[in-house]
Amino acid sequence: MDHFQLRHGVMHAEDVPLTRIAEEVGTPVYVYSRATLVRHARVFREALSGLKNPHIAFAVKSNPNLAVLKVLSREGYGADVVSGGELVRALAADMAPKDIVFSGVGKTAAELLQALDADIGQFNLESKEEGRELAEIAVQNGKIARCALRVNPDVDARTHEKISTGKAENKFGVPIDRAAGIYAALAALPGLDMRGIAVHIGSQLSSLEPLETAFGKVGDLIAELRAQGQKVTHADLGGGLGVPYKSGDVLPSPAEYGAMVAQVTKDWDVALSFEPGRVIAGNAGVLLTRVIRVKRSSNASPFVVVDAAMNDLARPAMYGAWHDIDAVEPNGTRSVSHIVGPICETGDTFAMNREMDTLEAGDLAIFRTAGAYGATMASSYNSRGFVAEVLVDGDKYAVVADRLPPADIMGAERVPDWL
Ligand SMILES: Cc1ncc(COP(=O)(O)O)c(C=O)c1O
Ligand SMILES: N[C@@H](CCCC[NH3+])C(=O)O
Repeated sequence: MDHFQLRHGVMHAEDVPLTRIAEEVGTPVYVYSRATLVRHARVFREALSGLKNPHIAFAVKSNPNLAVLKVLSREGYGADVVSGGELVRALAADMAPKDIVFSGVGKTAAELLQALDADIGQFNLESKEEGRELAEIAVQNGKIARCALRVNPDVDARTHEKISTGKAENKFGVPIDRAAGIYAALAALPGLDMRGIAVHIGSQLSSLEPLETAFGKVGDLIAELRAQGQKVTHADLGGGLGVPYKSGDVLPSPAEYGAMVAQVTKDWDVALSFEPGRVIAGNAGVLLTRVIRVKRSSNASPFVVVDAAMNDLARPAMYGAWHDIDAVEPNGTRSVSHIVGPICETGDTFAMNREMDTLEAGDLAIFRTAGAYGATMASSYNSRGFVAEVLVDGDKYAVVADRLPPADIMGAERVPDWL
């Protein structure tokens, strides 16, 4: 069920009209639905019910808002973090340290120590160099780091090239054909408890096949490691499940994903964990924007200039991504327009020649499927402020991230006294 729907001609988030949020909080603003987050969290968990005690770590990078994390921690979710900053957020949202896994190719020594001190559940090591460094830090501090080795299975995830992570030329993980040797070398180090394998081949996957291929390779590796006498008790299968961005898109369902995983892993005899991001948060949020003006300077489609820009929602500019755009109070007509932001870059374009609800100056509109990789990728480019975020729960809402005005951002800058 979609919690962003028209009621009496006005788009609502759950029971709250978006016109009210626009008036009271201003635009642009991200609006999240608690009910959708909870539903997605439960659907994903249910999809894995064929597995024994699966561990689910929400990919914090997809939506690190504290209130969003709190909703998920109350659903029993842990966190997949990729920086010290995300670790602090996961802990602040009451995610248990044992339920936190730390991924990423560039964890610094300070971050490794921070995570050791927090006693997190697992480090997903991305190289032998990182493993050696973590071992040293652990020994110096009298700790043992629970670790998985992230492998790069050289599988084409068939997604956008910038969010593919499992091809040999991508920077992530260690080549799977060298993994057994690296695993054995790291397992011999004091300070590390090598206990498993991690894999994540990319994001917004629209087919299960590449995942199945990658997981099959991980299964072979686990068997090989065990045959060599290594202990393998855990496997982290990452995230990556895609979501529909365009109405009518058909993607594999969490249930189909769960069934595939259950089938591929049935003989593994390991504790499985997962790192979903987009599939939980993507369709739980919209970006609410207001039309500044409509430029009709030629016979071509008009430019509808909205107050949201590529600094607020970077996906269309970065990946050419499509987001459905709907009027908040549709007037019943449709037309073809270009939807653009105010930033001085041609790339600040959300849609070209899009047939959609007709929008006029002052109208409100939403960019759908903006709950993941939306606010978190915002910047202050063109000295625009940071966008606000709101969480709706039934007929109430709360501002869960204040708008950060340009003056506050400038306030963090200093002109040296020698200038
Ligand atoms: C290591 C890791 N885990 C999980 C995720 C979450 O991916 P998604 O949002 O596609 O589920 C990502 C991002 O692609 C990632 O890099
Ligand atoms: N930022 C990307 C997803 C990156 C996933 C990172 N592991 C997007 O908006 O689609």
